[in-house]
Amino acid sequence: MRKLAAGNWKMNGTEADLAEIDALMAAHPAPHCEMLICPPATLLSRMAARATSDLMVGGQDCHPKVSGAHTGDISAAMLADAGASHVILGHSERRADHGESDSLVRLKAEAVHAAGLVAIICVGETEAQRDAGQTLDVIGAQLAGSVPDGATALRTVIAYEPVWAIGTGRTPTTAEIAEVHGFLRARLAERFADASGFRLLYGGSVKPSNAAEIFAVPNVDGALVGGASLKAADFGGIVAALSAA
Ligand SMILES: O=C(CO)COP(=O)(O)O
Repeated sequence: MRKLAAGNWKMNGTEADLAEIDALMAAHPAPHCEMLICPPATLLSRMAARATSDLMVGGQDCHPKVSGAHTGDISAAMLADAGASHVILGHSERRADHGESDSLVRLKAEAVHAAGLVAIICVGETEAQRDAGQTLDVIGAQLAGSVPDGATALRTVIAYEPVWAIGTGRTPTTAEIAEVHGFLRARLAERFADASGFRLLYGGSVKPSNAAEIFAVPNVDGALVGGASLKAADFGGIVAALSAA
């Protein structure tokens, strides 16, 4: 399985920031991993014009319906039309800011699959849940509720993003990441014959300085990177670590 370095630009980036993509591609013309950047929707088609077999472009969310009277929303079919191959779903910021439930995330994932795209479904516990010893229960419930029955390894990526590690500079220990990723693999195996082929990404304060250590953890097939995906030098360092893993 080729590993995946995915960047989530969140609500960051304008035309000028496309220079970072040009710098990234110049520095890493033939990486041994796949690269994906999920910019804000306003940059999607401009970034898709730079896509290659090594650099893919994705959306950060979509509406579960194909089209209709949903002001401000974007469908998976529209993201595909703009050049996206992937869509991030159920990010903890969407779950918190927009009250997204597991069942809504599941509907969105079905829409992404129907549009022929790959769904990157995010799960992760809060700090209070980890402190209460509920991490695996929370993640198991999110996985069961958010991943549709029709999911396949080709069309579905799972991202483990502990909420308390996002944008904080804090990360779980490698043993804690290994425990969750092993659990995710085992739970997927209970439902999907091709569970071993699902890519499992770790996300939350991944940087060039900690990437190699995280990528050495069993069942970590890449990263979902926020802040460090905005600068070519930082994301390039993570791509280099993943290429060497
Ligand atoms: O939320 C994330 C990616 O989706 C992680 O964000 P940071 O890499 O900035 O911690």
